[in-house]
Amino acid sequence: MSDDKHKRAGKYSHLPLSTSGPIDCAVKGTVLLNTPYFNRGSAHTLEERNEFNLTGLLPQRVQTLEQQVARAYEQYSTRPDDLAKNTFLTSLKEQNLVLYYKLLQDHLKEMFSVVYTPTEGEAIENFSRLFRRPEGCFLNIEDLDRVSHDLAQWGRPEDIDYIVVSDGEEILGIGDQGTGGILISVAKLVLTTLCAGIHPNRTLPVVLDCGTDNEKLLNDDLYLGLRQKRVRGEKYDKFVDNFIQAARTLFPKAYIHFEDFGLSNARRILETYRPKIPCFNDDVQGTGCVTLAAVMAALHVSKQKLSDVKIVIFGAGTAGVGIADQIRDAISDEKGVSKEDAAKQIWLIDRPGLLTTKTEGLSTAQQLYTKEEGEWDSKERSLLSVVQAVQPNVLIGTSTVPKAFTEDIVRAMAAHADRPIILPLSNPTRLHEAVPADLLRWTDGRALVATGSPFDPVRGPWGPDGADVEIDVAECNNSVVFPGIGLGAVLARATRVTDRMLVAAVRGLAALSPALRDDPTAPLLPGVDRVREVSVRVAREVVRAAVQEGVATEKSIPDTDFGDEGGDGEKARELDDWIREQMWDPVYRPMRRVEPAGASRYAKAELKVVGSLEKVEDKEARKEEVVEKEAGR
Ligand SMILES: NC(=O)C1=CN([C@@H]2O[C@H](COP(=O)(O)OP(=O)(O)OC[C@H]3O[C@@H](n4cnc5c(N)ncnc54)[C@H](O)[C@@H]3O)[C@@H](O)[C@H]2O)C=CC1
Ligand SMILES: CC(=O)C(=O)O
Ligand SMILES: [Mg+2]
Repeated sequence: MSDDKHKRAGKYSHLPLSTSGPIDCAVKGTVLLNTPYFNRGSAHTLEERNEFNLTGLLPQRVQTLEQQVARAYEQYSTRPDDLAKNTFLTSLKEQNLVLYYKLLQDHLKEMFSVVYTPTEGEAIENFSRLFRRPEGCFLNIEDLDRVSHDLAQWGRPEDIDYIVVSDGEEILGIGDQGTGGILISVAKLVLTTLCAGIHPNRTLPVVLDCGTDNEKLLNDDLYLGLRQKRVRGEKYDKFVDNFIQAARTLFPKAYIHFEDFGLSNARRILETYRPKIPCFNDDVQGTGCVTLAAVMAALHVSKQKLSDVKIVIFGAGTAGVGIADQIRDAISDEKGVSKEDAAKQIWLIDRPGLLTTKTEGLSTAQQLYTKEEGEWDSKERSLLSVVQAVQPNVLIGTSTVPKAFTEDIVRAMAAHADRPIILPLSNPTRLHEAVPADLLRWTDGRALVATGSPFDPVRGPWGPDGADVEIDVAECNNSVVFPGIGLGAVLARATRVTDRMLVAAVRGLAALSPALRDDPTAPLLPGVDRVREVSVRVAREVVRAAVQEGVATEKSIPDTDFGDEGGDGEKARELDDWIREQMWDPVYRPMRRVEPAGASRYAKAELKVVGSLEKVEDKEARKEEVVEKEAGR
């Protein structure tokens, strides 16, 4: 599809974010080669070498992108472990963006877990030891008045479509990582480009450095962030607000994605800003959407309805309550009952056990799910007791407690549920509440399983007449859905991300579940090999919902007034083409030389190459440093 897009004269190539056609470039020589967005290394054609002053800077042989990928893969393969592979990929990204994304795209299944969870978690833990070059914007809570200035280093008003921001407090299940949290913003943005074609030069990773409560980091001389306890309260809120206001002023079109904020802040911040700006919390909403889609696919297999099942969620934090809310809203829609009534089908368990009306210190969001204390007077509130008493059909883990779903618990659940739906979602892999092989073994292959990090398929004697079968286990991670939601919101230039847009995203994702094929070994969610297809479908639904909700401001959106025709209708195809045209692909497009003066209207992009600019001493060369951004041409 993407090759076709670049060959044909795109019907939509006039679009502001169109990604077909030539790329204008106002830099040359070593500056160009040091700019990952332009550098093609050995793949620069002879014409480009002449035109952009590259002769003498490259070996003579001109290679194809495919040859470069083969070489890079060979180098990657010699790295001794996943963390070293992750570091290798980071340096490749700093050299040649197209090659980096093409390598990832061609080896997606193998490399996904290296650039994302679990290996990215390791890279984040080792941030201060592995640090080579800054990859995003570092804001300092002790410098509240400089927030706008520091953010402005990263581009001009039209430049940024997508910001991921983290305060580093609750990273990927490994807790407080302070300023190392920049790398979760970076990694989530890599996925937006890889999975949804968000333009890599139009994104901005940000970390809000508020200090850290991680003693190991505080005692580490090499730690690169503020070496002080986390600042909380009014000053923290002011910092977040300064960031939001500055981002809105500097990049008024940008969609803001919150990632891995701590429990006490994640939802509060989301609720403060959601009614005002296009923002999204991945741990609350992304996790809620992907998990609901997995549950819906599993219910298709178990031939049940959402309104008939009972759900236990173990770990009632940011992700757990986000999931509960998404499922509750879907039940309320399906049954036509209030949210309070729908919440009766969901039981939340946290450190004190089952959350009841007497449990102290609960947030408003958790309180909606509390059960009457009286009903539980004489009962144990442990996970096992709750499972025995409630007899749930669905069990979800977002607790970071490894092996919490014990054999006793799983067998107790399977005693009542024909097809127990069990989703251990805690990351990284070592913190999963159970591993798929155990869940399937304890339930004689009846469990419908999806996990937060990737697992290999499980073999067992669960086919007809005890034949061995291999069951594919879906990765139920917000990464399946947040890129498509972001793509839809960015392309629609949505002014808000509404509940209806999220419901639409779930519908789009659920429609692509392999489990709908009625193959008993199929995973509940589409795998990474289909990420782009998933993102287009999710984005399609999000754009349509944004239009229906009246929050879409982009003028070029094609007609979205069509039924749920599964992608076959002409209007649906047209909308999909409009989306695809604006998705960035890792291909070498023709380069067009523009003079720096003529390119002045593209000057807004110059700061994107700040890393390479620093290397240029020569004043004359500095004049050449104006770099075009293809979007906004
Ligand atoms: N698969 C996915 O897409 C996602 C997975 N996650 C994972 O979910 C986990 C939780 O993440 P967040 O919700 O952001 O963290 P959080 O800190 O907000 O929530 C964790 C909750 O588990 C509770 N908990 C801890 N120990 C417990 C115990 N022994 N018994 C019962 N409850 C216990 C905590 O009190 C807290 O309420 C992490 O491992 C994270 O990586 C988070 C977001 C998305
Ligand atoms: C997947 C994700 O967002 C998390 O574990 O925090
Ligand atoms: Mg997260």
